[in-house]
Amino acid sequence: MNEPVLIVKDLKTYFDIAEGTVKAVNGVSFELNMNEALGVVGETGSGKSVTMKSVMGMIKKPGYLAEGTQILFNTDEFSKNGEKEYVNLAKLNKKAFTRIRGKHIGMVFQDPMASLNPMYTVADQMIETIVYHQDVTIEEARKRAIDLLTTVGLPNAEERIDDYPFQFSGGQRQRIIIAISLSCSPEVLIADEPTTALDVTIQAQILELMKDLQNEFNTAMVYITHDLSVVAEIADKVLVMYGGNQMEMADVYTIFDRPMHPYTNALLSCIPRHDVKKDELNPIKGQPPIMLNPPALCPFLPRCPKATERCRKEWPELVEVEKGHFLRCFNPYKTDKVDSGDKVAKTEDDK
Ligand SMILES: Nc1ncnc2c1ncn2[C@@H]1O[C@H](COP(=O)(O)OP(=O)(O)OP(=O)(O)O)[C@@H](O)[C@H]1O
Repeated sequence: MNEPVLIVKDLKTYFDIAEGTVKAVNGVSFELNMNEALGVVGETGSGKSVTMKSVMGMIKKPGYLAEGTQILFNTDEFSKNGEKEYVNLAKLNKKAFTRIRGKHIGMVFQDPMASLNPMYTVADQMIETIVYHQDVTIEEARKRAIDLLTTVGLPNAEERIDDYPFQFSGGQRQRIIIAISLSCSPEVLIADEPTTALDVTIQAQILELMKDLQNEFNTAMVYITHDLSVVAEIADKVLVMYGGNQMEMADVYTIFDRPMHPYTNALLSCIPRHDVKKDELNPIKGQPPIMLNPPALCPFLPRCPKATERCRKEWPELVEVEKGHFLRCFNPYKTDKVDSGDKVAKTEDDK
């Protein structure tokens, strides 16, 4: 049976600071199957990175996961009988997390230099990771490292593995990070804007590489980006975030062809699309929300063209409006395929 490898339920990540509580992530839920790619999109500050750092157990004080958060990861790492079981990563201690991070959940971040130690050769860093997590000799680890570097398209890997990070270009360094992140064959790969620091041609190559490797290694992937065209390339399903909240989630075709949330619509109208004729692009009017002590109302309310009286009074829950299509909105755009009337809470206009 194809059980989801990762189930995130009502993730809430808060930071208590002197001025109050920053609700950086305030209710995100999703499931991820093997070989599935989830794209997470939203403007800057919408909580994309904090969501994924939460999954990776990387939230430091004054940050914390609020009560009720569940991050269920399907793994045999801690089981006594070798069977897979769901472990709630939200409750895992730091030491136990080191058996998950890097081994079962790999990461690729925006700046490859920040993830590599400039003092050590690539061989040192790759071999260390492989030997730490796997029962192999140094010779076997070195061979595996060379194979992986070749797989990610690093020419002359056998010689170059003994070079230091500064001896590589930005694109090559990102390939090395991808090789390291795949070195333990993780079930889940989390990529946070991995191509942003690279120039456009290299961006396209790295994106292509990640797509190929995901298929080859049968990895589930979470790909964070503010770029919807990247999402269209890589994602099977899309989670749209705004102000720390999950606004909408659906398969990639639904999000692009018949988005229901006013924010998703606004995001889409900001990008040029060859399949939609438009004279000009519409930037989203207004300012992004402040997440310090936010009111219990939809964060998009001040910028929303479809806001009603009800939006000014009540918190919209996340509702599954059709199979696999989740929405947090009282007054969405309706599409002919979804009879949202029953499932989306009725608006003032409807009543
Ligand atoms: N250590 C912290 N203390 C207080 N607030 C924090 C902390 N870390 C993150 N935040 C807040 O959490 C919110 C979400 O940040 P996050 O980095 O997840 O956004 P993002 O969507 O990934 O943005 P970007 O695309 O710019 O990376 C922001 O308002 C940020 O200020």
